[in-house]
Amino acid sequence: MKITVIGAGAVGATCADNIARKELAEELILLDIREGFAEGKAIDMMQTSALLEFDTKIKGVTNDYAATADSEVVVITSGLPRKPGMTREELIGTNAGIVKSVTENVLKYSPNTIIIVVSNPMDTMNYLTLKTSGLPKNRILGMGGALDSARFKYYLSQELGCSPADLNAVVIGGHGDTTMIPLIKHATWNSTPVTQFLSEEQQDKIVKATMVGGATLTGLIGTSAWYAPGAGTAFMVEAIVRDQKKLLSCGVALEGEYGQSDISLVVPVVLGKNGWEKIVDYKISADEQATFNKSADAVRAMNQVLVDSKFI
Ligand SMILES: NC(=O)C1=CN([C@@H]2O[C@H](COP(=O)(O)OP(=O)(O)OC[C@H]3O[C@@H](n4cnc5c(N)ncnc54)[C@H](O)[C@@H]3O)[C@@H](O)[C@H]2O)C=CC1
Ligand SMILES: O=C([O-])CC(=O)C(=O)O
Repeated sequence: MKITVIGAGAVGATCADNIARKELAEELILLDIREGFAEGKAIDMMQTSALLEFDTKIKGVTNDYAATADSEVVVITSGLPRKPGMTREELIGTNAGIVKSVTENVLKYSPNTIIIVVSNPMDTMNYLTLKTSGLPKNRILGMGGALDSARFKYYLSQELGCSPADLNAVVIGGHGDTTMIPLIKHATWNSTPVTQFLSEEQQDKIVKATMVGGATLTGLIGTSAWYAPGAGTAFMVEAIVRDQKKLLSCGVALEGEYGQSDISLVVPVVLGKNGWEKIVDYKISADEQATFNKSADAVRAMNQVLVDSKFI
């Protein structure tokens, strides 16, 4: 198994670190445009292998796509992160060019790979990859729901005083401060609806905190988060390479599912060796569907920027 992570920055390196610790691949390529940067991070990580006891061989390269040849999964994290006060959407101008050229280079050497897009604004970057790569739709996934659902579980666990591992809670919609939809009415604490234990006020607080989870961390840290994003991405990689058939929300192409078409949005999917294998219909309520449609409108407006700027 060979996996490539593009972008050796905060998220890419953390994702690579998680992949190595879990030994998800024999060979892991870390690629960055910055001279020597990925090489350095790869050597640093390899020097943990004697301590952490993993056998994955990590190799860092500077823009050498030949080294990524025949990767089964490629994670794209290259691009600018936001600064405090910015939205993810403000990154579109710079990151669209980066994601498009990276995807073209990746496909020259791994034409049948599975791509996981992390770069922001994720929903639109994933749509760009869908429109330009020519890969089957099941082989293109956006990372957002894995992270946002983990954050949702964190905030729920804080309020409930419980283990996040005992929670089932899912975020769908877009991966944006206003487009995320934490499905609190569907969330359970070991099969019992969390709404039985939380006031309306508490529920509202948890939903709002989840939606701005990334912005809150960006304000605290000065750049966006990486531990949970890196772990969330590696979680998706694991489900794919181990063919786990895990049900988790990911950014995928919708063709009528959840009432939307010609768009990438975050919905529950089954993940396995073929990428996303099935979209699961959660039978959301009319109110939830109306919110989902609003998120779709906002994401579609961003996707239009790709058309107007001739990226697609
Ligand atoms: N989807 C999600 O849930 C999340 C998305 N993100 C996004 O992931 C991206 C990366 O974030 P960080 O790792 O924190 O940023 P970072 O600045 O630490 O790392 C980005 C790396 O990309 C590299 N890069 C830039 N252009 C490149 C190119 N053409 N080819 C190869 N490498 C290139 C840079 O040299 C840098 O090392 C950002 O767009 C951020 O907004 C971050 C967290 C969560
Ligand atoms: O907040 C950001 O810009 C990075 C990101 O997508 C997240 O951490 O959710």
